[in-house]
Amino acid sequence: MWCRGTAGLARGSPDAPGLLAMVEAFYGRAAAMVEAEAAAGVAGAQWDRLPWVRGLLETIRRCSYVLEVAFPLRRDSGTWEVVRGWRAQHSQHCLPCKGGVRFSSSIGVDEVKALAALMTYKCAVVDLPFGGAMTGVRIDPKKYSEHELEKITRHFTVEMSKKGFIGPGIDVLAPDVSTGEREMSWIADTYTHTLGYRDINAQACVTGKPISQGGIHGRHSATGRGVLHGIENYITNTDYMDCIGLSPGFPGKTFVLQGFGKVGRHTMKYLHQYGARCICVGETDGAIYNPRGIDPKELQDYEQVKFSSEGSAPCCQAGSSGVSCSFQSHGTIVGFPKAEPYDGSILEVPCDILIPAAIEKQLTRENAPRVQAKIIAEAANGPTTPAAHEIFLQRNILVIPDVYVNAGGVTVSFFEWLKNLNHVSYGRLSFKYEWESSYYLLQSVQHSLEQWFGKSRGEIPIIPSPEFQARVTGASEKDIVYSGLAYTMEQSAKQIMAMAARYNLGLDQRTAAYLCALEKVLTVYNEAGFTY
Ligand SMILES: NC(=O)C1=CN([C@@H]2O[C@H](COP(=O)(O)OP(=O)(O)OC[C@H]3O[C@@H](n4cnc5c(N)ncnc54)[C@H](O)[C@@H]3O)[C@@H](O)[C@H]2O)C=CC1
Ligand SMILES: O=C(O)CCC(=O)C(=O)O
Repeated sequence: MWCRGTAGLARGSPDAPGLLAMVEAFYGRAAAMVEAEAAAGVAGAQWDRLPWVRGLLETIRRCSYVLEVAFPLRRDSGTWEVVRGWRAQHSQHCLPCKGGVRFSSSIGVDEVKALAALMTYKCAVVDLPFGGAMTGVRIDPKKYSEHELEKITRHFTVEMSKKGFIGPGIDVLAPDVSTGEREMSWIADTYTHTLGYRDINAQACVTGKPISQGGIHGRHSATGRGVLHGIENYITNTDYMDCIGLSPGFPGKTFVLQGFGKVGRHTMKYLHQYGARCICVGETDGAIYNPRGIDPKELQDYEQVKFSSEGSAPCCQAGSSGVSCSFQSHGTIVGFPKAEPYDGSILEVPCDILIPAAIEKQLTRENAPRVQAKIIAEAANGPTTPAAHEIFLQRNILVIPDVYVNAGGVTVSFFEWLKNLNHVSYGRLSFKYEWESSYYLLQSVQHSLEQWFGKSRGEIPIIPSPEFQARVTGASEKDIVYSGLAYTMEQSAKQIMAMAARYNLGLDQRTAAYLCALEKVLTVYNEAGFTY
């Protein structure tokens, strides 16, 4: 296997691109390769396919629709302000569109468009029948009470409904930074009681809901679990590990985590369970370090205890809605007694695996030369700039790209959406039947053996192994979800690796993943047609 990736993605460009420019640069590289292949393929063709392919590639690159919303909010204090937000539907090659809802004071229309484009490519990478979308509401959620956040969320939902930017067959929302089950519950409730009132599938307008609102077991932890499988598919691959000089497998590997939010904490939990050791965690208000390892459960307990003993987190108290908040960004990891405070840049701490799980543009031209990890797993969306991407390729660092490794969240969102459309939870119709079938199978094996060998020494016992016993008697919706997720991540890893081999891309898994996405979206347009 050829190890080093090809360079040239961001040569000469300053490394302060916006997120949109970043995503377009990554897309542009893959598109140029597809174009070259298409051009090569036209020799002898009856008509020139190159303009057609170029037209398609440009269509795919651009964001199809953006809704900008501005509405007034009466604060608890009696003052008024205007809240702004956007919903972008990047691609409608498949419907519905799918993507998260982010509350952030630094979000703007271009970030929303970029995140929506990433969703298109991500859904294609993991074979989900969705176009990409994203919502950004420009607020700092820490500065609003729960009541104010509820008003903002419900008002925004109504605005999106009026304009066709939410609905089970049009556009399906989900949690992202600073939103969780609570907000998804408000969205579902608002939609089902307004525009979706006559639609039996209305609940499917949003995923990441609490179970009582049609949510699915395992969505909470899905992105983190997907990150685990994403890394697992590479770290157990001896070719890739030989390339970067790392022994295969998780046990004994060290990792550093940036962002202890919904994605980060579950990623930490699973990597720890699989034998890796977290030595450093960084948050907005500080970082902690312990070379012997930080226990994820102890850290979470500490953060929550500290959080509730301070008791000053208005937007995170279980409030009037009765729904507990799923993001605890008002807690802190700082002061965790089983680790030291860490003052340096956590992204530069020596480790085997670095996991940015916070926000975009954390790994840049400036710090990439000092990163000391062998693997970077992009749990966050867009954490690596094009210049940093290139530096990592040159330094033989394996980057497992966002459009693949953090796709566990949207994959389980897909399962939730299907559950809502089916109006029945996974396994409800089949668990008992399967359990009984397994029981009869064991019984018939026993009878056959007894008939063949006779019963002179008594009945031949058939003893189910503990794993078999657990599987047939203890199966749950979560088991089905987890197995579907693991399968999805495995299949997509194989596709990306095969694409990397086909284009001789070495460690450049991002370009390989974009190529996978592009090929699939192109096929949809090729077969459906793309213009009138
Ligand atoms: N929630 C989901 O299902 C998915 C989320 N993602 C991406 O994962 C990332 C994290 O999302 P969530 O965990 O959902 O958000 P979250 O809001 O639950 O957690 C983000 C955490 O990162 C911390 N943070 C922010 N800036 C930081 C910085 N500069 N340094 C250290 N920590 C920082 C925040 O304090 C917060 O604790 C985002 O990029 C998001 O787009 C990707 C796929 C799915
Ligand atoms: O579950 C979803 O639809 C979106 C999850 C998400 O925010 C993402 O994949 O970036």
